[in-house]
Amino acid sequence: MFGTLASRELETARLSRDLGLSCGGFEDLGMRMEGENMVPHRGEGEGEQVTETEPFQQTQRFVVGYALTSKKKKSFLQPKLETLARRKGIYFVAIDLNRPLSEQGPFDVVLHKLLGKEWQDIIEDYQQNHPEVTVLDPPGEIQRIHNRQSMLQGLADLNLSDCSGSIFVPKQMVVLKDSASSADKVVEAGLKFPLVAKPLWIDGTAKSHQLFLAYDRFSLAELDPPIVLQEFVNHGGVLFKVFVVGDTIKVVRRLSLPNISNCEKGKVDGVFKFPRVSSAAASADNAELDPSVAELPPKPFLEALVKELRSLLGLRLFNIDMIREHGSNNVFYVIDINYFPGYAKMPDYEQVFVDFFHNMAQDKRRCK
Ligand SMILES: O=P(O)(O)O[C@@H]1[C@@H](OP(=O)(O)O)[C@H](OP(=O)(O)O)[C@H](O)[C@H](OP(=O)(O)O)[C@H]1OP(=O)(O)O
Ligand SMILES: Nc1ncnc2c1ncn2[C@@H]1O[C@H](COP(=O)(O)OP(=O)(O)O)[C@@H](O)[C@H]1O
Ligand SMILES: [Mg+2]
Ligand SMILES: [Mg+2]
Repeated sequence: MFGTLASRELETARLSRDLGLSCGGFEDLGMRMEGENMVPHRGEGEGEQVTETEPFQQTQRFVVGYALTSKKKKSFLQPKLETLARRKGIYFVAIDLNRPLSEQGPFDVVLHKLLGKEWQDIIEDYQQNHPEVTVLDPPGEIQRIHNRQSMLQGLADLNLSDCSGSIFVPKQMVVLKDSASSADKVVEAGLKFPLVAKPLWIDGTAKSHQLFLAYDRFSLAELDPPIVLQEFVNHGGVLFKVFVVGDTIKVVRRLSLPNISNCEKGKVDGVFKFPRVSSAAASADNAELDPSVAELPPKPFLEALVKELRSLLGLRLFNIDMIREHGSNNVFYVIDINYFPGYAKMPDYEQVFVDFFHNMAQDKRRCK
């Protein structure tokens, strides 16, 4: 038993190196919608350079008020983003949380990721009084994905316009209290061990990302509800993080947990803590991967999925964690959705966001 745990910890420590995607195929996924057409997002020097005659540049500022944690501000609001944005007349202005929001601005956009009911009330009230301001994103919709049960609701029923892949969510159930007595319910619900135990609520703390693997029904008593118990899906140790910024989609590969063999399922019992594999730092070491595991999800499939998700979730800034069932022909499972995730880890995120706000500014001017 101890031998298994030690080797598993070693293995996961090795695996928690991230798998960056500097390989060519990934760049191909930088894209956005123009009308019905998918077009590459435009970068500086690709026909969208700012000229002296651009009217928006000369006469109008587009102001993005932001309310972010200091950690998020540091990772997201980097000098390169601010510089590129300024060239397009886009300015980021900090919202002062000690002053009424309605006395600040004027803002064209409010960009926010803060927790708590008080902030939710402030931003909802502000949106009601300032319908002309785009709030990214509506707090009610964000709240829905802070609960790991409601987060995945509706996903398995999506009607996708592309059939090059299919989408599922792992079988799961919620345990609100007394995890010891949940064992019978787990069996009744037909859930198969091992199960991933995830804190039900995502509240920005490290604890809400502390996950466990439970190999047998007796080990469930060791878990601390409220939790979600989710079937572990073998996926070859590779996870796809699909970043969404409005109409733009970018996907990166990360190392994840290795497959669990039937032999291991039979021999191992107990509960194991596992490291936060999905948010590890980038590394480009993908040489040893089996191509059938590492191959990115088909582009048309991702486009169709994200289109549906944007409308189901009512969000514009999010990412999804997706895994491909091992040995399957593009059978994917969505296991996690994150609001305003670590975009700094998305290649070229600065240009993607500048384009996103620039398009918004142009749409706003057109509507005037
Ligand atoms: O801190 P980062 O940059 O790793 O970003 C976290 C995300 O990592 P990712 O970008 O998906 O690799 C992270 O994604 P995962 O849950 O690790 O898949 C969350 O979005 C996290 O926010 P929260 O704690 O759920 O509110 C994100 O944390 P915040 O930056 O929002 O605090
Ligand atoms: N059902 C599952 N099957 C296999 N691996 C999983 C499953 N759920 C989570 N994982 C692994 O655990 C990691 C963290 O789980 P996730 O649901 O993304 O939580 P978090 O919000 O903390 O990132 C995933 O990135 C993946 O590596
Ligand atoms: Mg995750
Ligand atoms: Mg998450």
